[in-house]
Parts: sequence; structure tokens; C-alpha cells
Amino acid sequence: MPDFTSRLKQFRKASPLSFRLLAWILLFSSAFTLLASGIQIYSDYRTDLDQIEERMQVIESGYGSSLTRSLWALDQQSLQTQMEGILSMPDIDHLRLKIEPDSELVMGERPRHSDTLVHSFKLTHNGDRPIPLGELTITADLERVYSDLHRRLGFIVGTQFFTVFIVAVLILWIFRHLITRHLTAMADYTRDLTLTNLSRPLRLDRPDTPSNRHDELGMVTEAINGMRERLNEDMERREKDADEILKFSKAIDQSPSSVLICDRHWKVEYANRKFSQLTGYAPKDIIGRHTSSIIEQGLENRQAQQLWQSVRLQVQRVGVWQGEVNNVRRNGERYWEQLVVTPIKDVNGDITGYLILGEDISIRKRYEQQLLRQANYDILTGLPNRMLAMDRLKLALAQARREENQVGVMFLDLDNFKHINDTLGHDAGDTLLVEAARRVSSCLRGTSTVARLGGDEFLVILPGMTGPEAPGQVADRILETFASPFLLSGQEVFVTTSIGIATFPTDSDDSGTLLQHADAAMYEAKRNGKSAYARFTPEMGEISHERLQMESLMRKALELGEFELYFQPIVDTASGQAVTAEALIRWNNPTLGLVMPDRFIPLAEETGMITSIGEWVIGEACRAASRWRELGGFDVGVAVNVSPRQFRDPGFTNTVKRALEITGLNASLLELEITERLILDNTIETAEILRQLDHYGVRLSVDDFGTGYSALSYLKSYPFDTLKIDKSFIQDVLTETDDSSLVRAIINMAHSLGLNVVAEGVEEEAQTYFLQTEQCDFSQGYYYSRPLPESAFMDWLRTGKR
Ligand SMILES: Nc1nc2c(ncn2[C@@H]2O[C@@H]3COP(=O)(O)O[C@H]4[C@@H](O)[C@H](n5cnc6c(=O)[nH]c(N)nc65)O[C@@H]4COP(=O)(O)O[C@H]3[C@H]2O)c(=O)[nH]1
Repeated sequence: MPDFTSRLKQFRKASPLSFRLLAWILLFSSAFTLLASGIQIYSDYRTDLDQIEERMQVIESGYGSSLTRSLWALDQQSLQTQMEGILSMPDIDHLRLKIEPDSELVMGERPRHSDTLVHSFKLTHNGDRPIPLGELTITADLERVYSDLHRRLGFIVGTQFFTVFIVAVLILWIFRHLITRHLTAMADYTRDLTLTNLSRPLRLDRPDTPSNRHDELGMVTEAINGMRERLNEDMERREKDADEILKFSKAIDQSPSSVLICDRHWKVEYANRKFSQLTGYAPKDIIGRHTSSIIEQGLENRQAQQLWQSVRLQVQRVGVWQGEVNNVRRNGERYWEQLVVTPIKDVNGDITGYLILGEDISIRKRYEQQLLRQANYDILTGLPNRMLAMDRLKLALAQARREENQVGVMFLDLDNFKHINDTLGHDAGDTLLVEAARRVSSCLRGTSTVARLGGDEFLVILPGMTGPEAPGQVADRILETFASPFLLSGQEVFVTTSIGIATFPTDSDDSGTLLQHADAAMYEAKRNGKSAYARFTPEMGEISHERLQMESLMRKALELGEFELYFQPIVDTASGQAVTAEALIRWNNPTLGLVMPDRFIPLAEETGMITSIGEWVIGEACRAASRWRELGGFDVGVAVNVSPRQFRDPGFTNTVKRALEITGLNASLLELEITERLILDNTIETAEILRQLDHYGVRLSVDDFGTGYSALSYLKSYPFDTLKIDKSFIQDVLTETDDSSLVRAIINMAHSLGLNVVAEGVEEEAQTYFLQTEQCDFSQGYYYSRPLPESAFMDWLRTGKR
């Protein structure tokens, strides 16, 4: 018994549903069985009672009349027999016949217990009148009925309970086999289900048939497996998401841009590594702080408020803010940062935070500022350049229009700059420009602008002038500051400047035209002898125009063969015999007519065209000298002018060499005339070029001697053969004693240095006597011949003398 109880407990624990089912089946089956059995037993009991009652009725109807007759006849024997017959009937245990008036006949044994059924009926003789004879009382014993009842009840209940129990166990087994064990398996499966074994599906221990698949267990299994697969997919997705998130978080952390992530209230939630590197703040220093306190550190309160306001408004309205902020690092160092601020939104589009990306643009900013400076300022002098100058001029004109006053525009050009640059080198030229810029600036007040337009050209803008005299006063001051020498490459050099002035609104109300007018006036100042200033007059406009026209015509002149060489003889002073001819260029232009070198050589030098023109001259001169020899047998050399720019050209010596080679002219018949100013440049290059030319056997002469600043002693350093005294000394040699003594001194010193002397500009016979007396070797001038076209020159040679 204890064994069964413990098993029952186990079963109850292991299979609560089955146990409960069993209990309910037993309860309901028992109740139902009891009810059915009760009804059945009661029905049997009623049938037994009805049979007994029926039997009593049968006795009354069957024995009533016979008993009455026996009683009437007082036939005791018959009475007894009849009563014994009745008593032998089943269940009838006791008969009592009450005989009138007062006797009775009793038969059988009266049952001692109370479970009896009593039936009485009167015995009456029916004659004329009914005579009551007695009454028979039949007592039936119900014990048999009850014992039958008990027996049947026990049997029915017993068999029913057994049946119910067997059926219940059967149902239970079926239920357990078909359902609960699977439910238990599902429970075990789901209990054991973890994220690590999601790949193992739930399989029930039953055949995988279509009907099984579609029953409730199949559906639950499918649902569980579906859930498992979804979980599995979710897990895989999550793992992937986690990988992605890790990747992104690493990317953000290692991003080359600084990254700040803030919450909805602009409180910092995250700062990446770059942010810390950029600002010097560790994440712990700034997490939880308001963003405004971080990105506005370099600003004043009001600026910071404005910036913050605009950031917030723009991010809300436009969805992005970007700008450049001059921020401060933790160590106080300033830096430029490019910021981009954008909102972070959730799936509903609600802002959950903000993303702030920053990039250190200090280098770019510096570069931009440098570019801006380069774009607007001249690097060498630090002065505004042409672009900025023109802007300032336009501004000054606009202001003058409003305030109805005047603007002075001054165009400055250093008179000797090209020469100094060519002779003393570019470093000296640069020093000169810087110093010139300083001197010009020192003559101006605050509102004025001095700018370098390029090369040696400067522009001065004098805004807000009330009268026309101011530019003249400023120009005088500038000319004065140029009076003292400049120290260039250790030498004191005098440099002058020419200034052209144009005034707004008198000369023009347009900035470009004003500049052109000032430029034209500057040329006029140069023409008037340099180191001077000139105000613009309408006639100057034409000159400036002519200069432009000449430049464009000259560019095509070589190609069109418009240049021509004239030749002027240089004669032996003593004999008057031509020894050399100076080649002098002329330009025959259909528009300009015959243009003399003084008009176009300076322009050719300025524009650089002198290099190609000079090359042509050397080639043509050598060809001509060869022709004279070949055609006329004249042993006459040719002298060619070489301008400083041409002389410095890297290909110059080659040009000379090539011309000699091509024409076959003896190098000693070619003389190169180099101006005295070029010798001022005692650089190694100049000496080297002269040495190389000397090496070729070319003769070298110093032209225009006396006009420069060189001392005769300088000439010793160079391989010169001839010295040409400038015509300005020869012209007055008979009238000016200074000039005659100077010419005499030059001739003597030149001879002492082993140099031949040529006197230029000899126009009168008397001059020839002076030069003969002073033993000047050679002479050149109109007295002998003007420069002549080649054919005329050859004629001159043929005829011998002037
Ligand atoms: N008043 C006066 N003048 C006289 C007399 N005799 C000669 N002349 C002029 O004096 C100039 C002499 O040449 P320069 O001093 O080298 O001066 C030359 C020279 O520096 C330059 N030049 C001429 N041709 C060339 C050339 O092919 N190349 C270069 N680079 N310069 C040249 O142009 C300058 C002027 O040349 P041109 O007009 O031909 O002027 C020539 C000539 O015509 C005279 O008795 N009285």
C-alpha cells in the first residue's frame, strides 16, 4: 500500500495533467455509475414490490370468494388448506384471519423486523344482505427483496467501478501516449532552449505523418520551431548588427574627424579619440557638459550667443549647420575648426540627439590666408598688388562721388630700375624695390594707398582730396626721398623716379582710364628728363596710345622685314679713312613711317623684344661687312650696339658665334658696343661674357662713355679695345673748357690703359682738329657721314671721303 501511494505521488508529480484527468474521469464516472446503478436498483426494487403487491391482489381476487364460502360454511379444513396454499406463495410469511365476531386464525410466522408489506381485505357473504364474515391480513416479508437489492447493488457498483477504472486507465494511457508525453517533451525542450542551442529543432517522438503535422501538437511544435527559427534569425541579425555597430563604433572612434554625440538637450554623451587629440579634453572632462561650452570657447560672450543661436535655429530649420570656428585648445592654443552639426533622428523622425563633426582646418586656413595675401599683396614689398589697388581705387572713387571730393592717382616708375636689375643683379633690384616702396610709403598719410603694380611700377591713391594741389605736394616729397642714394650690393646708387598724376573727376571718372592717364603722364615725366612728375593732359592720351600701337606693330616687324640697318662710318681721325661702320637700326613701318631707334629701342628692351631684334641686327651686320669685303674689297669692320638685356640673354654669346660662323666674317671685324652703365655690374657673369667674346676675337667697345657713373679704372678689369666718348662732350668741346679738358683726360687715360678712343658726334671740321691734336684715334659724326642705308654707305666707301 505505501508503495502504491508513493508511486501515485510520483505519477502526480511527473504527470499532473494526467493525474488530474484520471481523478476527474474517476470522479465523473463514479458519480455517473452510482446514479445509473441507483436508478437500476431502484427500478428492480420497485418491480419486486409491485410483484408482491400484485401477488396479494391475486390472493384477494383468487382466494377471497373461496375463503368467504369456507368461512360461511365454517369449513375449517378448507380454510386451513386455502390459507396454507396462500402461505406457500413466495414472500408470504404470515396470515391472520379475523373471524366474526371475535375469533381468529393465524398461520405462519410474523417477521420480526419491520420491512414488511401488509395487505388486508374483507370477507363478506353476499346474500340478501351483505354479512361481514371476517378479514384476512396478509403480511409479506421484504427481506428477500432487500437482500436481492443489496446483492445487486454490490455487483453493479463493483463491476461499474472496475469498468470505470479500466476505462480511465486506458484513456489515461492513450492521453499520455498521444498528448502529455509530448507536452512534457515540449516543456523539456523549451526549458532547455538557450541562445546557444537554437539550431536544434523540436521533434516529437511520433511518426511525421500529415495528420500528425496538422493536429494541435503538430501546430504547437511548428509554432515552437517557427519561434526558434525567428529567434535564430533574430540572433544572427543581432550578431550581425552587433558586428556592424562594433565596426561603426571603431570607425567613429578612430575617425580622422573629431566626433561629438549629444543628447536632445545638447549634453555631450560621447567624444571620440580625435576630439581629445584636437582639443586636449579627455572624454570624462566633457561628457555631460553642454555642447555650447565646448565649441564656443574662443569666442566672446555676445559672439558665442549669436553663434549658438544660429547653430540651433539652422539645425532645427534646415537640418544641418556648418561653419568655421576659431576655437581654443585646452592648452590655450587657438585653432580653426570646420564644424558640421546635424540632428540624429529616430524611426519616427523625432530628434534624439545631435552629431557634431569637427575637422582641424588650421593649416588650410593658414594656406588660404596666405593665398589671399598672395592674391592681394605683393610678396616682395608687402604692398597691395594691382588687384587690391584697383579695388581700393574703385572704393575711393565711390566714396569721392558720395562726398563730392577728389581722388589723386599717381603712377610711379623707377627710372633706372631695369638697368640696375640688369647690371647689379636681381637681388639688388629686389632690395631697390623694397627700399623704394618704403620711401614712397613714408611720404603718405594713413588713408592713402601705395601699391606695387608689377616690375618697378607703383601706384599711389590719394583719396578724399579737397584741392588739386595735394598730388603735386606728395610727388615732391617722394622725389625728395629719392634724392639720397640707395645702398645696393655694397654700392651707393642714385635712383630716381618719374611720377604721372591723374585726378578724379577732372581727368576721368573711371578707375581704368585714370590709371592709363597717370601712366601716360608718367611717360611724359620721363620724357621731360626723369626724376620729375607730370600731371595728365589730354594730349598725353595720344602718346600713350601711340606706345601701345607701336608695341603691337613691333611684334610683327621682324616677320614683315620692316627693320633695316643704316651704317655710319667711323674714321681714322688722322687720315679720315673709314675703319669701321656703326650699324644703326631703323624701322620702316607703313603706319608709323621711318621710326628712329631712340623711339622704339627702349620699348623693345622693356618688352624683351630686343633679344630677337638684336640677334637679327648682329646677323645682318656681319652679313653686310662680309658683303663689303666680297663686293667692294673694303676691309671695314662693323660695330653693333648691344643693349644690357640682350647682353644678359643666356644665348647671346652663341648668337655672336653663330653669326660669325654663318657669314664667315673675321671676328676682329666685329665690334660690340656695350654701354658704360653695363660695366657698373661687376658681376662674375658680365666678366665671363666679356671674356668669352674676347676669346672669340670679337672687339669690345664702351659706348656713351662719360654718361654713366663708372670710373676709368673699372675698365682695367675688362677686355675692352675701344672707348667711345659720348657725343654730348664732343659737341661742346670747342666751347666748354670743362668738356675739352675732360675729353683730353679721357683720351690720355684710355691710351694709358691701352684702349683706342672714338669720338662720337663730330659735326664740325674744327672738332676734328681738336681731336687730331689730342690724338683721338677714331671719329664718328655727321661731319663724316650721317648713318646711311647700306647701298649709300657702299657708295660712300667707294667715293672715299665725305
Ligand atoms: N646729333 C648727332 N648725332 C649723331 C652724330 N653722329 C651720329 N649720331 C647719332 O648718334 C647715335 C649713335 O649711336 P649710339 O650712341 O650708340 O646710340 C644709338 C644706340 O644706342 C641705339 N641703337 C641704334 N641702333 C641700335 C641697335 O641696332 N641695337 C641697339 N641695342 N641699340 C641701337 O639707338 C641710339 C640712337 O641711334 P641713332 O638714332 O641712329 O643715332 C646714332 C647716330 O645717328 C652727330 O654728329 N650728331
